[in-house]
Amino acid sequence: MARAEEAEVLLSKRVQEMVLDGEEPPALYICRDGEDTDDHTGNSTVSPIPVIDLSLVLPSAAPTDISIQELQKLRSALSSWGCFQAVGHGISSSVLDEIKKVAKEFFEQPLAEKKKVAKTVKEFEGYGADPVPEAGQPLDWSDRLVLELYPQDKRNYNLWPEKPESLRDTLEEYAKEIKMLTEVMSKVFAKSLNVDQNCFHELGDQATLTARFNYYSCCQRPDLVLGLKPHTDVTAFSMILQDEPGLQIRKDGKWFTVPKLPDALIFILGDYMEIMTNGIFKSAMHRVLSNSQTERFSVAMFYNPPEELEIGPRDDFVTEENPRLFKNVKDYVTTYWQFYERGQRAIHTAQV
Ligand SMILES: O=C(O)CCC(=O)C(=O)O
Ligand SMILES: [Fe+2]
Repeated sequence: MARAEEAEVLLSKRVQEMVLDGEEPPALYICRDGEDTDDHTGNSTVSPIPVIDLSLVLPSAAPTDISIQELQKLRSALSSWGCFQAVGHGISSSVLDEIKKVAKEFFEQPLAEKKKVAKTVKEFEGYGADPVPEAGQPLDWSDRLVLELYPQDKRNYNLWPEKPESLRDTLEEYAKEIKMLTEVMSKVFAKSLNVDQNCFHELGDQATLTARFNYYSCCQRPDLVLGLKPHTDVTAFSMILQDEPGLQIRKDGKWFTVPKLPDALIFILGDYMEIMTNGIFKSAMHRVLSNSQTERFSVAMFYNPPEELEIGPRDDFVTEENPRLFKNVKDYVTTYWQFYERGQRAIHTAQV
């Protein structure tokens, strides 16, 4: 069988099914040499991944010495790591617990129930796996459910699962809260850079928000597979809720595990934000490890400028000391996916 056909056959069977059937990872999933156990979280109990208290930097916060310091810390996190863990974001524990609960309940259902909202291997939205990667690229040891949320006319309610019954209302509520937070955060990011708060004006009403529920089954050979291959997101920024650790961020040639922090939202900047800030903010490379003992759930929300817009560096960030690094790009998403399927970054295609 040709490789692409073989991958399609594999992808039409979910990872969860293979695990239930007690199968070893097939060759197309193998991407590690069994020795790479690098994790530079270190033995210290304190992770170097920055934690930011958003209650100190939101536009409503009073400008005190502490809030100014927190804003500087945010800027530094986004310029060096391209990510941070956010606490004090204002979304209640009960809303966060509910969305994590429905994510878990959805994946715990029998396969037949989940397949009611299945996608084909070529589509993005629905239940399944990422589209088939190009030859030579490994498959991810995970299952996912992708749903478009905003603008509202992009919603395909026929792909919103009917079970668990609370999923629809819970997602609706979470989407609304995240949408409000994203609009505020675009302003906070601008504020941290000392520019007009509407600097990222594309990230307004027409911006798109997509949800991706991820399920990482246990794997008896976590030394051979990855839950998710190393990648940067195409987004302006992504917000991730995790139940267990497993997500790692690449910095200075090392992988750092994002620790479990109750109620924290993990913010990860994507390629669009790196382009808009002319490289001042970084798009963070990340991946997800497999685990032989614990399954893992996460809910990722992706926030993007509208696809039809041309996106380029803001004038504020193009100066004599910091010359223009990126062109204006249109439909960068398409280019991004072409490279993603080859296991490569696309951002060089936007460089001048
Ligand atoms: O599951 C996670 O923590 C990360 C998910 C992710 O990076 C993605 O869906 O792009
Ligand atoms: Fe990602």
